[in-house]
Amino acid sequence: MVTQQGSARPWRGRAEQVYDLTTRGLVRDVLLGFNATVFAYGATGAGKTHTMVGTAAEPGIMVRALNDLFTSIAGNEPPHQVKLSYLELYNENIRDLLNPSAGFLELREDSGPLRSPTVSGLTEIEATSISEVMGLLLRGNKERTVEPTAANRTSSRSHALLSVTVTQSEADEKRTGRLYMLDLAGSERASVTKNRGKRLVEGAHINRSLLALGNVINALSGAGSGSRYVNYRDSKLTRLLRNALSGNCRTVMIGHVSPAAAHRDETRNTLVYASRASRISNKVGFLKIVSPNLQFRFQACNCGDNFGNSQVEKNELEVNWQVTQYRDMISDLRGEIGRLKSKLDTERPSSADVRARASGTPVKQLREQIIATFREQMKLRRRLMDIDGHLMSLGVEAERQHQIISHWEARKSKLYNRPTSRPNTSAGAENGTESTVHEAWSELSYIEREQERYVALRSSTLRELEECREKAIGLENDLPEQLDSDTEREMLSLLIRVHELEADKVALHGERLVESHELRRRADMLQRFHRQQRLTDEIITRQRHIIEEGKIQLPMDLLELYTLYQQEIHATTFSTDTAGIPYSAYDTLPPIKEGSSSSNDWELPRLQTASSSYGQGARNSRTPPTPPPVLFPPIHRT
Ligand SMILES: Nc1ncnc2c1ncn2[C@@H]1O[C@H](COP(=O)(O)OP(=O)(O)OP(=O)(O)O)[C@@H](O)[C@H]1O
Repeated sequence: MVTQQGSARPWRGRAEQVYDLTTRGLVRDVLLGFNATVFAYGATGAGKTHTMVGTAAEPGIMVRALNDLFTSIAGNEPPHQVKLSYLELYNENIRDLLNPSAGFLELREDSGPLRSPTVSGLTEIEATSISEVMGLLLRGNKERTVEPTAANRTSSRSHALLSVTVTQSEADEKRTGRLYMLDLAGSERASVTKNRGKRLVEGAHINRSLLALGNVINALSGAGSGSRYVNYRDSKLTRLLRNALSGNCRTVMIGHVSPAAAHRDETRNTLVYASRASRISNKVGFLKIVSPNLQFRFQACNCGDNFGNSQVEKNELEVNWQVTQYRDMISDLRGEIGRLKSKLDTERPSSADVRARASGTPVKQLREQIIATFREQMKLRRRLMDIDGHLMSLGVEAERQHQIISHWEARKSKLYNRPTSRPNTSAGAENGTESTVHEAWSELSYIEREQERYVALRSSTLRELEECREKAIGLENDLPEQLDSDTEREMLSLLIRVHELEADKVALHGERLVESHELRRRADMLQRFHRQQRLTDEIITRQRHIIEEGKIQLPMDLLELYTLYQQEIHATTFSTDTAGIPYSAYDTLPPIKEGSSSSNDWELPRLQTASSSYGQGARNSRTPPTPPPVLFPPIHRT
């Protein structure tokens, strides 16, 4: 949403309205285990700090969100754990606002697939009450770097990030949600701020990091015709916001604009970025409980996944799901085996006694009945597994449709203020987006109907399975009256064996599934490495081209690295990867010539061009007589 400073309408109640429209929903989501971010964006003096922090009379989003959070969790059992950290990014340095004496802190990325940013040494304080948390917030705000400029008497010279982590642990489930609230420093023009010296340097840092943020927003939103490569590394701000912008997070950007004519350019910029940001679609994780004994966390990937990982995550999810199902089935079978074994161990009447009571049911028939019941149980278990799998896919698909709908709502500035009714289908779709949303709604109703049908099918299958189990137990209980103890023992042993074989079969299925998934994963990974390798080659080749053109002298260690790289390339040129895929990325590389060391060590080996060929000798007097090793693919000059 975009807020406007200087409107003629009264301010009273506006802060609450802004909070309701942007952040109240996020707090609810965080309690459900989502991650969420709200950040204020806009030119200096446009009112970002006012929105995020506010005043005592009119508290901002940070205060309201914390208040809301504590009100929601009050008296909950088991109690939630709330932790708070607060940092500022000043001149590309991170300072702990809750422990400023700690000096500048380092920003790292964890090794997980999301490469989540972590600030080492950042204080995280556990707060148990709203007053405690407000005390911390106040303490942090006092530490923020604020200076007067010509544009704003209380201009924030840093970006401030408040992070609240809420964890609720139940018996076998831990649910953690994180809310990031960010007050960005404002973009500024020196002519407006009239900044000099230190202020000017601050302004340059602020602008540079906001520019990096703008570039990331552009890349993520798909604006422009360039590649969709997203460069987070240009500033610490974008590295910090990496997950908020592209990961598993619900994110709200509040654009701030001023109606003054002097701010026309900034206003336009803010609106452009806000509009682009609204096109970014994140992947949102959610917790879903499918059956009381089976809980799993998975990622619902929406239509706008930025990194093409949605299929990988979906596969991961499906495999995990099936493996869990197999494990459940094996543990059921093992339970049965245990029960049958204990029955086998209990004392039985002697053969003579039993023979006297023996009824007319032939042993063969009894055995067949027991085995048939067992087979029926296995069939029902498998059916149950299929139903659960289908329900899971329906859940994922429903989430995808929900994403399409909320994306549409967000674009209509209705984020978290969901309409009470679905779009009017009779009015017809006005444009492509609306027709997509109508489709999403109708898809969703179909999914809901399917879910209902499958839930009913699941209950009836469960009932059948229970009846079948009771029948099997009844047959087993009848055994002593029907058979002599030796025959009964033999029968029980047979049943145990059948159960064991079935458990082994299920375990084998599970192993095969995991193995084939692992092979697929490795093949995907190799393909990704190849893509990365091609990019790296391209980058190095272009850089070498610049170095060569500028006759830049290279340090020895870099030359050594080039040689190492060459050897690596040479080794891989003649091999295939473990999945049997040839390293086609290197097919274009020429073979390495013997005796390639150059007397002019400072100079780079010449790059191959379309007009020259490998091994053709010197191009100028400084080039060694034997051609140096060519490390990289030839440059195709345009
Ligand atoms: N909605 C509002 N109601 C009343 N005063 C406001 C409002 N918005 C902004 N102001 C006032 O305008 C001035 C500038 O606002 P603020 O400091 O929040 O801007 P900013 O965007 O954070 O600027 P900077 O990027 O320089 O930190 C402050 O004195 C603030 O109190």
